Amino acid sequence: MLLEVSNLSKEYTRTNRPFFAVKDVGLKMNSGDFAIIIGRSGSGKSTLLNLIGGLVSPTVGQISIDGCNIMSLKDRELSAFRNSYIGYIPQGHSILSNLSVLDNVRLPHYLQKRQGDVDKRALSLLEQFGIAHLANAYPQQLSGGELRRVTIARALMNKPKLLLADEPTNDLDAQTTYEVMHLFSEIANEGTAVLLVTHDLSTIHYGKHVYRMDNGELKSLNT
Ligand SMILES: Nc1ncnc2c1ncn2[C@@H]1O[C@H](COP(=O)(O)OP(=O)(O)OP(=O)(O)O)[C@@H](O)[C@H]1O
Repeated sequence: MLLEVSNLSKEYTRTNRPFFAVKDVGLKMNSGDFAIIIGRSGSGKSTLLNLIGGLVSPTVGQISIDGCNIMSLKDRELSAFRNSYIGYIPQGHSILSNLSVLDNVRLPHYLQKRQGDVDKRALSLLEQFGIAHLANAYPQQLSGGELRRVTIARALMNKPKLLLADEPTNDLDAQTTYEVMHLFSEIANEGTAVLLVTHDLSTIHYGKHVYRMDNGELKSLNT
């Protein structure tokens, strides 16, 4: 099992009232799985993704990735673990505007001080995603769909075992959504587990496993 989440809850307090943004969630994924979580705005999708990505710590519960209990890691170990095991595609635009496309994609490699041919890896991802001709362009010269591909390429730079994507088709038209969802299917077919959260119902047929998040609770929609 690549990802095992059990009894996971996150309690927040707002205007003096505590509430569970994520409530007693269980989730399992194997390598190569493609899971999609749908849910309305505010249902707790981003919070769940941030918990699994080690960006937020849970109130209670366990998260194990490739056999490692991520809550047992110290800050520095968690950062290193995250950078090599997890690819994260945040909501909105997260591309650095003063770096070229190629430098944006290479960035995770340098953060991890990895061995290996960084240029070959970055260029082959850009090629796979049909944007190699934009390697030396700057983000402001790209369309929304092209930028989204750069974000996905960057998240895959360190060959993560788990790819987390938060509303990756939010601002894309139907054709670009189709192309980006195909990329995620390909990535899963190559062995990376892909976990995507969205409120875009048009994307759910791409998921091998589909869940609904409602008031912090997760339910499988697979029959
Ligand atoms: N740091 C925080 N402190 C208090 N409440 C929070 C915090 N972060 C999120 N929340 C609340 O937790 C709930 C779940 O938020 P979350 O961002 O996970 O929802 P979401 O399903 O991803 O929504 P969206 O699709 O709009 O991004 C919301 O009610 C939100 O206001």
